[in-house]
Amino acid sequence: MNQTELNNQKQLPSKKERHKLFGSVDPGPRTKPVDKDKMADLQNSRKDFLFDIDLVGISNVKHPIRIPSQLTPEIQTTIGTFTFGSSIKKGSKGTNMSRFTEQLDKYHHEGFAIDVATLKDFTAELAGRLKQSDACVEVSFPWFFERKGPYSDLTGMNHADASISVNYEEEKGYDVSVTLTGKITTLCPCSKEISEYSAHNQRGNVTMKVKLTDDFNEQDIDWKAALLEAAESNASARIHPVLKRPDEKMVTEQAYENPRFVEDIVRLVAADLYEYEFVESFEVTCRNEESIHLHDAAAVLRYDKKDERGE
Ligand SMILES: Nc1nc2c(ncn2[C@@H]2O[C@H](COP(=O)(O)OP(=O)(O)OP(=O)(O)O)[C@@H](O)[C@H]2O)c(=O)[nH]1
Repeated sequence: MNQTELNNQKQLPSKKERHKLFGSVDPGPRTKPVDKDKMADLQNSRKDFLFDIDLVGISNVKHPIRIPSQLTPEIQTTIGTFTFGSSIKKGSKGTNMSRFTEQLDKYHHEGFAIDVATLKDFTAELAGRLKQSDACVEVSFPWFFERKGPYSDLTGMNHADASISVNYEEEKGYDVSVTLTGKITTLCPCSKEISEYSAHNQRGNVTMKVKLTDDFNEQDIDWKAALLEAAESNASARIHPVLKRPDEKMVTEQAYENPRFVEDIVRLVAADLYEYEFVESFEVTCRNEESIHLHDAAAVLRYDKKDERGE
């Protein structure tokens, strides 16, 4: 740097002076206690606050998580988005929100793995920590799985959106639901039937929300892989990250040989979920991003196995 450049350099005020320049002021007199024991505790005020609250807690909590998977990669770290909550009675003003993230941090330091058994323990412990008789936890995350080209066997990574929701009530126990949205190819049966050649096809989004049976054991079944298989094995074709020409020819012909409406998809997926012993009830949605329209085609099917048992 030469002398002229040095002379032209700005002489900035100190950081403290700069903050004052932009409006910061000295702290005013402090009159309220800083010791936790002496602070007002509004949340724990007891009075008749008119109504019970069904759910209060925190949502949209982002946190690193570990996911076990029976498909490759078997251990994955990703970002989970959590919701935590519980009910409160009308005699209580508020919940203690810091306790949710306090417990999340405790589990994180113990190597928090996002599986059904661990989330059940988490939810019951949370109810105890909140001094409530119920608590709930929901976590959503992207789940990755390796996929091979059908001819070349070349690998790449696909993903599906997954979530686990656990409700715990001291009297009733646990209620666990899992959800997976997998993507598929569908080829329109109507278009195939009426056209001299070709048929339009689209990307379908299959969402399966499943209530698990009480005896579900994740050591035996990876629910994520099972739900993905229910969606993909009933599609016109699966979706692949890497396709060489021989692969592309295979998936194109396979789709033509297996045309599906959204109605066909929800019914076929429902049949597989019906056969899965770990499924108590389910809702299947198929939403096709139509390639010949700007709108989507959609179908929803709900089924509860308890109804056929007359429960
Ligand atoms: N109940 C309630 N708390 C809020 C709300 N908005 C912010 N807070 C939280 O209040 C929390 C602090 O309250 P508590 O968790 O009860 O803290 P504490 O009393 O020191 O904690 P404990 O010793 O566990 O009882 C902060 O984490 C804020 O996030 C709100 O709308 N309702």
